Amino acid sequence: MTKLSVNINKIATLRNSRGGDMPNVVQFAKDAQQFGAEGITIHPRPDERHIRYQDARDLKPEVYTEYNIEGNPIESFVNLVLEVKPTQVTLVPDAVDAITSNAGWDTIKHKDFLVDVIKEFKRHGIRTSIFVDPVLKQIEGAKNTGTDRIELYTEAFADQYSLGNKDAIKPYAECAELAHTLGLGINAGHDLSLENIQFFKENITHLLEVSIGHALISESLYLGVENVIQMYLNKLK
Ligand SMILES: CC(=O)[C@@H](O)[C@H](O)COP(=O)(O)O
Ligand SMILES: NCC(=O)COP(=O)(O)O
Repeated sequence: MTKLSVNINKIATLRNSRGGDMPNVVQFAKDAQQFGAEGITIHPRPDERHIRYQDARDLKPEVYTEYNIEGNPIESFVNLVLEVKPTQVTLVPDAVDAITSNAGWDTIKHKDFLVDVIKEFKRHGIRTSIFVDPVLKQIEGAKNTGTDRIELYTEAFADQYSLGNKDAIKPYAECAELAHTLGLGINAGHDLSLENIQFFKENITHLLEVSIGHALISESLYLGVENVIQMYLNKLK
């Protein structure tokens, strides 16, 4: 079974555009779960331009599904995650000024750093996942960090799929097989959408979780949030 984790960064972006509290991100998370979301994902960035550190704290008592916090493990992020204690932390190597995530970890070059930070999260009972490109040696490197899971960075797949290149799934399928053989859990995310999710799911065995935000919120403008969440759940069956 593949769980749908709804990334609510975009709800915070909309709220912040007016400086008030509309839409309310905690209420949105509660509603998304009511509508069938099996997890809530947030990705607080150091400039807090969408989800803020305080949102991460406010969401904690209301997220009764899987709570996934993503981000670059700079000191303030590590402290936040250790305070909030989500179900899962997903480590993403994004630069402070990145518009959105744009690369996976070099798990070989950053092995020692990842080993230390992953050990710390696991010591506090928080499941770990690391964001990686679909490259076999990076999956082997991920195994050596001690992480519980990987999150396959799906932007390249999404781009190519939209151009009709279905072969773009191949490196993802190979990496998922290797990860499973190595005992790593498999998550995926970035630019997944109603258009590409079913094909991705059908071709990636052992896919435990997808986190989806940008497309899901955009699709909801036309189709409604409850309806869109149900559409994803149907495609992930
Ligand atoms: C890791 C990943 O792919 C997502 O968390 C994505 O980075 C969402 O972040 P933004 O909402 O800031 O684009
Ligand atoms: N980890 C990926 C995520 O949370 C959502 O990415 P996107 O759907 O906003 O591209």
